[in-house]
Amino acid sequence: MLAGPAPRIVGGVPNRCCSRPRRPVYGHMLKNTNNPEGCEQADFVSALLALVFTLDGPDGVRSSFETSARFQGYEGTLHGGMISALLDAAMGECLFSKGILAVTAEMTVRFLRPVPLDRTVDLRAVLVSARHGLFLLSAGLSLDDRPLARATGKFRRRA
Ligand SMILES: CCCCCCCC(=O)SCCNC(=O)CCNC(=O)[C@H](O)C(C)(C)COP(=O)(O)OP(=O)(O)OC[C@H]1O[C@@H](n2cnc3c(N)ncnc32)[C@H](O)[C@@H]1OP(=O)(O)O
Repeated sequence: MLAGPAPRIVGGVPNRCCSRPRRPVYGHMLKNTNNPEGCEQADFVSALLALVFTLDGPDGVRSSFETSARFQGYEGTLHGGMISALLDAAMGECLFSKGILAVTAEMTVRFLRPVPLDRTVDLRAVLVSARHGLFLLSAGLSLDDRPLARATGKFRRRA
């Protein structure tokens, strides 16, 4: 079997909290016992999510996430806020992968099915359109190709 090119790991919030170079992986930004070189002021959410994104087609990114009980809402299922955070992060990361720094102006989430715990779910986002500094994206969370949640987001370029 021919091996294709290795997927390129993308993104990470552009590092504005210190002078260290931008890191490709969210969790690497925060200073802790595993990462003594990290930054003390880095975003806690970024470290918490610990997502690694790769490019997915010309306009998308993808990642995976372990749905641990730490993020439980109702018993046995992932909290909706966590689902929203993942979808938002994916859309933000999709823009970062294109060198666009933007904030979420509006986001709609459709929670299609409960997201079970202790599973590895797939996370994807794609840029749908870009006009006058307003970016429309969509994102999805799925398990074994079964959609669990989807979102649309409008992002505004940061000044
Ligand atoms: C862990 C890693 C995560 C990575 C990704 C994380 C992304 C995030 O979660 S960011 C955090 C959450 N978001 C925020 O904090 C944003 C807070 N809000 C803001 O800063 C502002 O309201 C902001 C930037 C969205 C819009 O500000 P501003 O540009 O001044 O708004 P406004 O003057 O009302 O609108 C400017 C233009 O954008 C358009 N616009 C703004 N919002 C929308 C919208 N929701 N839909 C359509 N158009 C919009 C307006 O129509 C207007 O266009 P025009 O001037 O042509 O009429």
